[in-house]
Amino acid sequence: MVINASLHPIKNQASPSTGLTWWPSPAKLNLFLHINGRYQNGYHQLQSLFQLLDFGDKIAFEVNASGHITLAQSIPGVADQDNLIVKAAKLLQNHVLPEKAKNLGCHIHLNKVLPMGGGIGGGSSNAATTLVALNSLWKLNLPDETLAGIGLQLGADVPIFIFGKTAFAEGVGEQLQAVELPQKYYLVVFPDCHVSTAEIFQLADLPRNTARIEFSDYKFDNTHNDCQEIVCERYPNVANTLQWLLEYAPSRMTGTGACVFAIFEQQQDALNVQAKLPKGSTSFVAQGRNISPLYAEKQPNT
Ligand SMILES: C[C@@](CO)(OP(=O)(O)O)[C@H](O)COP(=O)(O)OP(=O)(O)OC[C@H]1O[C@@H](n2ccc(N)nc2=O)[C@H](O)[C@@H]1O
Ligand SMILES: Nc1ncnc2c1ncn2[C@@H]1O[C@H](COP(=O)(O)OP(=O)(O)O)[C@@H](O)[C@H]1O
Repeated sequence: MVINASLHPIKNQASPSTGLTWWPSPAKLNLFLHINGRYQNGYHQLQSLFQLLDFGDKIAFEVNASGHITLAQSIPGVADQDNLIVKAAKLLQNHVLPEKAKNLGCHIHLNKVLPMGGGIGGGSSNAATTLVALNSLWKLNLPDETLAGIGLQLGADVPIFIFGKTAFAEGVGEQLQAVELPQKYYLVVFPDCHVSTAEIFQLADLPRNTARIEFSDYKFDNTHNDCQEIVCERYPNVANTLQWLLEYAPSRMTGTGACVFAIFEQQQDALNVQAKLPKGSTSFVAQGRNISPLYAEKQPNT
């Protein structure tokens, strides 16, 4: 299955049929992921290169004064109260005075295309888009640093999507330095299995001692993903998909999996390889973006 969800065509535009304004919620790739050590709280000390993509989910927000957060569509397998969109909206409500929060409500529509548990940050991106959009629509005027701090409570990957720029990341992924990368094309393949981030980080034999690098020394070829080998050992679908892609282009797993990506200079080359994927594969072709589609144009309703 080829997923079609480029964020260009309807970016920040009200749909004539529904009147809803859709906010982009883009995916990311980890072009590399090095584990340098572990903090006392068990979290891993990372270095990574977050590449934002022009591709992802879309979310629309109908604000009201009910004080309630409701979803127009549930995600199968995710209870509404566990949905990161709902959690983000509630954390934002809790951040303002109770007197004001009781009048901040929203009915939220989600157009979900990104595979979950894929290492492409869909849930974190949904949370970030919710924080950015509701901060604007509820006229809270909180600075991005405050939104990133709220987002970090939901996941280590939320701050990058609020930051909104392709970035070299350190710490648990919250120390971000914007970088300009050539805007290449990526064929991203979902190997039809879900990898739990928590599961991979708990494994005793996960490598955790890669030497720190300076970003000025970065080249794709002199970096790697410390989770890739251990995930490939446990998930043959990931190993097979990666092996397949490597026949065509430089390729790697993103995050803690399961998605793998191959890098191309030309969109057509990526599309040609996508057309050769085994029948039934789930995939998309996206372009790397230095600025998130969430910020690429003037935001609506501000
Ligand atoms: C490692 C990355 C790279 O992008 O993997 P992906 O999830 O994208 O695959 C992310 O930073 C993940 O971020 P996110 O998916 O938001 O993770 P969280 O919900 O914060 O954490 C899930 C679990 O992973 C572990 N964890 C997460 C991040 C980290 N730096 N060290 C950890 O040990 C913790 O056990 C935590 O309970
Ligand atoms: N709005 C959401 N979108 C995606 N996943 C969500 C959402 N809300 C909660 N989740 C949960 O978060 C988990 C991680 O999702 P996701 O961020 O897509 O994966 P990853 O961290 O591997 O990139 C999912 O398996 C799902 O249970």
